Amino acid sequence: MTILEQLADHARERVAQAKRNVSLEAIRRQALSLPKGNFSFENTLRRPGLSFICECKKASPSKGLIAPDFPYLQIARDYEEAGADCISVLTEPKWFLGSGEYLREIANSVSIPCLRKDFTVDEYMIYRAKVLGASAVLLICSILRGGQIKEYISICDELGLSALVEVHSEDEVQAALSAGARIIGVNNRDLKDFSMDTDNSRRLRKLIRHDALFVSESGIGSAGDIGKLRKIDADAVLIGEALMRAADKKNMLNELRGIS
Ligand SMILES: O=P(O)(O)OC[C@@H](O)[C@@H](O)c1c[nH]c2ccccc12
Repeated sequence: MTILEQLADHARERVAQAKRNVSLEAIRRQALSLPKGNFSFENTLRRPGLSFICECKKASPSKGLIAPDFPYLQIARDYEEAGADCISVLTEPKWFLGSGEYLREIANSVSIPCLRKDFTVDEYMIYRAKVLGASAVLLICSILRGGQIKEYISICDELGLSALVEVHSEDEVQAALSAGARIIGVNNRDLKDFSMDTDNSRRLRKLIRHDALFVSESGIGSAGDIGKLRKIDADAVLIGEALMRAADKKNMLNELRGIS
């Protein structure tokens, strides 16, 4: 089994467990009773220029423990102060040491949109993201069928959440576009074997129509990387590890944004 399959299987177990405490009907009702979101994540990315989505990530299956000391609220506030456009919060507990509570607290303490970064395998996780205060959820194409991507995007639309649809190959770009994705994230890391190929963004960029937003994800850590992505007209970048390892996150983000 690839790590991606294990992550997806474990996400299904987590959902089954969560449903024993709060049923799908109850979480759906809770989510729908909240004020509808205003697609703030998507609207932010639509502004001219390159947007920066900065990630709060304590650990990952490819790198192990990245940040033994993980003052997530401070990190999120630093990102916001340094001009991040959005924040991505890992909520996967087993391999990424994330938590829904981190997302809830961060979303409550910053005014920029927050993305729930998890392995969405059930509509339950989308309603839960809304209840936790997220403005967006991640939908990873390789663990979903075409029909599911479409269905989950329409649940997001109903809640006013944005869907960041993640792809890694040509076929997945087609699947995302035919499901009606408005934000497509090209992951430079292959979640099946962790191999990195920053050229993936450049290759797949050509297939993504200009009415869909294009986000480049993973392995981005230098001004040179950012320069290349500006050249291919990326709408946003998603940066995790490089920022998590930086002692001075504000300074690093300023450098990457070209402000010093
Ligand atoms: O830490 P990096 O290499 O900057 O990558 C961030 C982000 O792209 C990565 O965490 C990620 C991209 N897609 C995912 C899907 C699930 C979990 C994590 C991810």
